[in-house]
Amino acid sequence: MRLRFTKMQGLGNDFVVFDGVRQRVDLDAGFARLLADRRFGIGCDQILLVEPPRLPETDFHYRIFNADGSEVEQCGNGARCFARFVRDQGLTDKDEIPVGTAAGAIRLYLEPDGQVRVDMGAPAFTPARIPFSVETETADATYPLEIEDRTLTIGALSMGNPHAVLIVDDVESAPVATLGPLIEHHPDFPRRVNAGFMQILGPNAIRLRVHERGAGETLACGTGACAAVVSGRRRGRLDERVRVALPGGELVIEWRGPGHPVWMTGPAVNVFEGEIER
Ligand SMILES: N[C@@H](CCC[C@H](N)C(=O)O)C(=O)O
Repeated sequence: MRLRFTKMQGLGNDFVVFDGVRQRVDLDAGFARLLADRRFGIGCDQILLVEPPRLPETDFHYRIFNADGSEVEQCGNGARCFARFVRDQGLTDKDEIPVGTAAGAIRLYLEPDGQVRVDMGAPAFTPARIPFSVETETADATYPLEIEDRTLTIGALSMGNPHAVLIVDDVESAPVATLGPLIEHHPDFPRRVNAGFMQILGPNAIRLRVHERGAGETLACGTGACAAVVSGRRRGRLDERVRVALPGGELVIEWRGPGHPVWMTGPAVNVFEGEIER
């Protein structure tokens, strides 16, 4: 069977997107790994699947698979591409699109300037919800994490998916390639974790690199950007509106504080369309 797909990217975090409303797409871990393979497949960090709605008052259901085949709860750059995809494919004519995910409902807004703004929902800090194996939540949501012979200080939270955020002096020289996988697989994170390395430039600007669970370091991570700003605010270091410079470009993240949703604004780009044999 031939499946139609669209290759998309948000700040260089790249996706293979399928319309699972008008065609049947049987996506399992093995097929996801093949699609993501940059030599034997199409190549991408994540595969996104648009499906009919499952939650009340949503128009679509959004499924996400990492390059390693694992199905996950949330993807921020993917959410912006999802909005562009359903509009460009004629699946909706709305500018405000309510979408269900495994982590709950989010709302996507197509802006007149071509950017996409997303209400990512409120972050969660309860360790069991991240999930993170510590007994009690701390006041600023930071925790010591033992890695080999070092004790790191991480901010831990969920943006629907799990994140650990470290503050570094210089993001360029941060040991993302070596420390990222060790944090991802740390036994205190039973479902693994995305690891963000944040350099704070001032109260309204950060630089960020993210080692993503199931994908390695990507050029940008939308939920990672949200998590970094939330963690920076919980530590008293950032204001409400922050520009996040990632290797692939810039996002604007806004968060008023606990109980409020995180807003993410950035681009979503079509790269090409094609067909692949399943
Ligand atoms: N690239 C994404 C996050 C994708 C999922 C993540 N790797 C996970 O396993 O939770 C983003 O833009 O948020």
